[in-house]
Amino acid sequence: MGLQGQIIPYKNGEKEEDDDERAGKEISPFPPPPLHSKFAVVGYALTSKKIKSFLKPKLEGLARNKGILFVAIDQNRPLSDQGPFDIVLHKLTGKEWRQILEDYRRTHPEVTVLDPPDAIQHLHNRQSMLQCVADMNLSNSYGKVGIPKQIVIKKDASSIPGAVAKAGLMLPIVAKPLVADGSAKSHELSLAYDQQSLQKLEPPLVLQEFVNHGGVMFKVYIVGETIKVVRRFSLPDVCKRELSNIAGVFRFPRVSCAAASADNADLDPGVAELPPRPLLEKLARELCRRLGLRLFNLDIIREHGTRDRFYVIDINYFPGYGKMPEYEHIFTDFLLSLVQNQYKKKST
Ligand SMILES: O=P(O)(O)O[C@@H]1[C@@H](OP(=O)(O)O)[C@H](OP(=O)(O)O)[C@H](O)[C@H](OP(=O)(O)O)[C@H]1OP(=O)(O)O
Ligand SMILES: Nc1ncnc2c1ncn2[C@@H]1O[C@H](COP(=O)(O)OP(=O)(O)O)[C@@H](O)[C@H]1O
Ligand SMILES: [Mg+2]
Ligand SMILES: [Mg+2]
Repeated sequence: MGLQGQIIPYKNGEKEEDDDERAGKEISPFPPPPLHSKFAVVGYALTSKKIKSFLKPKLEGLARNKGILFVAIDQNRPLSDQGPFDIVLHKLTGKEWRQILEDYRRTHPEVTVLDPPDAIQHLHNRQSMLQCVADMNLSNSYGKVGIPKQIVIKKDASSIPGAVAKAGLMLPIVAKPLVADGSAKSHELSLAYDQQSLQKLEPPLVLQEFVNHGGVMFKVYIVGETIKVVRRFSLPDVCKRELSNIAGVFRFPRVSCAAASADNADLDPGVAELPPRPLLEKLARELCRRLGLRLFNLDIIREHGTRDRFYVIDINYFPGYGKMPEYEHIFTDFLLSLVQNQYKKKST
C-alpha cells in the first residue's frame, strides 16, 4: 500500500480529501483572517533553495485562496519596518540573524515566529538533538522508542578506540559531525567497521552504534499537530560475516539526500510496515512540547527482526516539506489555525 494520503491528525482523525479535487477551490474551515488586514501576512526568510522547494506556485495559490499572503523579508532592512506580519517563517543560519529574530520576538509578541531561534538551535548539535527522545523513554503497548547507543568525541581522534571500548559500543559505528548546521560537511557520514580504523575519524563527532533496520527508514513530518509518514531507502544491513571480513572507514557524502522514496517499493512487510500510528502521535506530541518546535521531521528506524523496537536517529528543523504529500493543504491550514488563535487571544 502506498503512503499517499496517510495523514495522522492528533485531534479528530479525519482524512484529507483528494488533492486534485480540492486544489484551487478550497473552502476554508477557518473564519476569515484578522481585521487589521485583508490577508494574513506571512513574512518569510528562506534560502533560495528552500524557496524553490517549498514556496511553489501551488502553495502560494492555495494560500491566497485561503487569505494568506507570503511576503519576502528583506534582510537588509530592519524587520520592524517591514510587514506588519502575522507570522514569520524562517530557516536561515548565523548568530546575527538569530539575534534579529530574538529582538523582534521581544518587541513584537503578537507575531508568531516559526520557530523560536533558541529552540531551533537545540537541533544544531547531534547530541542535544536526540536528548529529548532519550529523556522521554517512550515505551507502551505499541512499542519502544529510543536512540542508538552513542558517545560524543570532542577532540583527539587517538582517544576514540578507548572511548568506544569503555562505553561498550558495538561495531560497526556510524560517525556523524557533532554540528548539524545544514552545511554539506555536517551531512557527511562515516561507517567504521573495525576498532583500529576509528582513529581515522575526525572529531568533533557523535559516534553511534549502527542499527540494522532492513535498509528502510521512516521520515515523520510534523506541521503543528499534523504528522505524516513516508518511507525512504536507507543504508543496508551489515551482517556478521561482512563485519569480520571488512575493515576501514567508509564515507558517505549525504546519505539521506540520495535516498529514494520507498513508498511504492515491493518490500518485506516486516520491514515496510509503518511504525504504529498511536506511537508516532505520542512521540510527535511530546517532542513538539519538549523541543518547543512546530515545524520539524524525524528519521526513525525499526530494528531489523523486531516488530516494535524503534530508534530515532535524526531530527531536522523545517525539513523538505515539498516532499511531503499534500503539504500545501496541511501547511496553509496550519498557518490559518495560528492566525485564528492570535485573533481569539486578541479579542478576549
Ligand atoms: O532540501 P531537502 O528538501 O532535501 O530538505 C532537507 C531535508 O531533507 P528531508 O526533508 O528530511 O528529506 C534534510 O533532512 P536530513 O537531514 O537529510 O535527514 C535536512 O532537513 C535539510 O536541512 P539542513 O541541511 O539539515 O539544514 C533539508 O534541506 P533544506 O531544504 O532545509 O536546505
Ligand atoms: N545509527 C544508525 N544506524 C543505522 N543507520 C543510520 C544510523 N544513523 C544514520 N543512519 C543512516 O544514515 C542516514 C543519515 O544519517 P542522519 O543522522 O539522518 O544524518 P543527516 O542529518 O545527514 O540526514 C540516515 O538517513 C540513515 O540512512
Ligand atoms: Mg537524516
Ligand atoms: Mg539531519
